[in-house]
Amino acid sequence: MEIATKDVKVNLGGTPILKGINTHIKNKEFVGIIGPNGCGKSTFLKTVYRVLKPDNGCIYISNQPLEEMTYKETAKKMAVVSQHNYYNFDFTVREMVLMGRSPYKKNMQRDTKEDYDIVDECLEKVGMSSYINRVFSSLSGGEQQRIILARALAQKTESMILDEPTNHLDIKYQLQILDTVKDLGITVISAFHDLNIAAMYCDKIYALQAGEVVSYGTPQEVITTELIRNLYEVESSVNRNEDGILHVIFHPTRSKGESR
Ligand SMILES: Nc1ncnc2c1ncn2[C@@H]1O[C@H](COP(=O)(O)OP(=O)(O)OP(=O)(O)O)[C@@H](O)[C@H]1O
Repeated sequence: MEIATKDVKVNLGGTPILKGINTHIKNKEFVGIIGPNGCGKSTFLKTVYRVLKPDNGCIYISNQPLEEMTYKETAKKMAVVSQHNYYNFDFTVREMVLMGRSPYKKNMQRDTKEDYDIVDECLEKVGMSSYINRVFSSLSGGEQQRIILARALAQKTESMILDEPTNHLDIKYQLQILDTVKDLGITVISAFHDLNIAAMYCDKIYALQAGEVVSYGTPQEVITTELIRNLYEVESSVNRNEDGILHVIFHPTRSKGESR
């Protein structure tokens, strides 16, 4: 499934936050969005997953304008894992993951055996089967994030939007979540702060700065010493290991000899 944005502009509180974003994410591509705090990554993703409405421009899913689709249709095509998951109700893990099936249901339609089987399968994929009867709000931040991924998996969509999905996770689960999503072989757009992780998973990367795309290409093309200096005002060395995997080493910001 392709996702494209054409000249997407978003103003928030009277300030232009996105200033005309053009993107083209091909079928089954894993695409990263990088850039400094406040550059507009979340705003862009929220616009793609319809929490925000663009003030200008259009978003297309497989050439169909998003605004022509119902929210239910969109939810059958696109699942979201974001970094903010606040729930005030005491849902169990099973109930949380079952919510992923709601786009496929009519009003008041009961859950089926297929729904329960999908919940079991998705919890197993994120290594959380034994938590099925726990109350969601009693889980740690990282455990909650894995349940939110299971809910997204239960939506059985052809694309997934990830807004810094590994925020709460230790390195094992960061890699597990991204491996799980990568193995789905679906279209993915994900915001990243960690450039090394972005380089490991992304086919293509868009770099944003102050609401504009300043670089686009493969991780090797985009993640360079110059770009890191321009975006983050940090000096770095960008190397490639013998497997061709790119890795960034950041240099201390204090000058040599400076006292701690
Ligand atoms: N409702 C709002 N009203 C005014 N400004 C807003 C609003 N929501 C977000 N912004 C501003 O829009 C800018 C972009 O925010 P956004 O969350 O998209 O950045 P980001 O790149 O995801 O940042 P981070 O890496 O810190 O998560 C920020 O300067 C933020 O303060």
